[in-house]
Amino acid sequence: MTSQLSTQQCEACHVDAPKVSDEELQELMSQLPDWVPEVRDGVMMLERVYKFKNFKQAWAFSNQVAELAEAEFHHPAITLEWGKVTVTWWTHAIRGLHKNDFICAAKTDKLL
Ligand SMILES: C[C@H](O)[C@H](O)[C@H]1CNC2=NC(N)=NC(=O)C2=N1
Repeated sequence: MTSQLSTQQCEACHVDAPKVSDEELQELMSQLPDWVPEVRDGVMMLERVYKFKNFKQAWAFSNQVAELAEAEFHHPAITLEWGKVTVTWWTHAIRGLHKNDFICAAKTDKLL
């Protein structure tokens, strides 16, 4: 039984790091029911939209996500709007999804 995604640490990713396989993708997505895989310009990403009561709460959450990214040295796209934050994780170095992206998605959910 692999330990909870949110308790794992990201590893340094490099250009020849392995993308997750289709089987791993299915298994990992099952642990992240609120996230959806998106393909943009041929790059597979993980995305979730978080809703908030106002801009200030959305802004505070996006700051927490930024802190998480720095702590893991793995960085998402964060779109901040009134009452809404969209977080998108993928690994730039491999133009796709790495285990790190799933760990960070799970850690993002823990910020709530
Ligand atoms: C120079 C390079 O951007 C760094 O090694 C790190 C920083 N954060 C990163 N974040 C993400 N999502 N993917 C990367 O490949 C990545 N690389």
